[in-house]
Amino acid sequence: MSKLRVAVLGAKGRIGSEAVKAVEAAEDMELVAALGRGDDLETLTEAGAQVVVELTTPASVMENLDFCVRHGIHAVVGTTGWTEERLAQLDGWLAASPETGVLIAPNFSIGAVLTMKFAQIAAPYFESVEVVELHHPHKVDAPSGTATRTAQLIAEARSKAGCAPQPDATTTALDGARGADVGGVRVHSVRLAGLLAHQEVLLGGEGETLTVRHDSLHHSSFMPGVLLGARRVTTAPGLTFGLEHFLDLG
Ligand SMILES: NC(=O)C1=CN([C@@H]2O[C@H](COP(=O)(O)OP(=O)(O)OC[C@H]3O[C@@H](n4cnc5c(N)ncnc54)[C@H](O)[C@@H]3O)[C@@H](O)[C@H]2O)C=CC1
Ligand SMILES: O=C(O)C1=N[C@H](C(=O)O)C[C@H](O)C1
Repeated sequence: MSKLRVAVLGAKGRIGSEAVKAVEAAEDMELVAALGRGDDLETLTEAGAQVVVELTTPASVMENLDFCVRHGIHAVVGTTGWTEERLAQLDGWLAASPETGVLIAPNFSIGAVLTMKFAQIAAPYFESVEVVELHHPHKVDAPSGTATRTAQLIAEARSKAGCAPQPDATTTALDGARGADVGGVRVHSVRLAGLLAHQEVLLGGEGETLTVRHDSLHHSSFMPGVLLGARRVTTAPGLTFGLEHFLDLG
């Protein structure tokens, strides 16, 4: 059987360099291009890439995806910075290239995907839910894509269940003291040397708390998800948001 022809964008970055190694080591894949900032995207078509793994920056991702979708190259995207406007723009590009698939995965690690699922299940059963994400200090965005998605899923689950707004008597606070508000869910971002990527979802109710915590201790934690995404995206036309859809978690 022929190997899947995969290219990595952001190949010299923290996660991109790990993805290059993972694709090279995968028996069913061939790494056909490894591009960094300033490299010519035409290399992707010249190399016959079938799937691009996009691990660059929020400032670069849209231009790269525009190119990929226009050329019918499937994409697996880990880069953050997704807004409703960006998703709508991408949907428009995909409508014009209906056979192309794009997976956007706020987090490729299986544990993080499960954390989001567990939080979504637990959220309606507690009065209070807050998210704390903790990352290395080189990260350019806050809150993390994972925390934003987690908070959105929590907010959706609580709204669907008809939950009351969370109790919070704060009337005076320093700017930022209560974190960011994502759909009514507070999200706190810690940046600390020595960390990689971590998240806690804190849930509180009458006389009890539940904490759901996940720790990525090495960039290798993201690689099974990257490879799974590359294998599945070729048969999933259109936009898939979240690796859970390829894990049959719903
Ligand atoms: N979804 C997930 O599981 C994960 C997502 N990420 C996300 O991936 C992104 C990258 O993270 P890091 O590797 O930590 O950042 P990084 O800064 O180490 O790497 C980004 C790389 O992309 C390169 N780059 C920038 N523009 C480019 C372009 N137009 N074409 C090709 N390369 C370009 C940069 O020169 C740099 O080498 C961030 O948005 C981060 O949040 C990171 C880890 C896991
Ligand atoms: O920048 C990172 O490192 C990470 N980014 C992603 C995010 O913003 O959620 C995924 C993971 O947390 C690592």
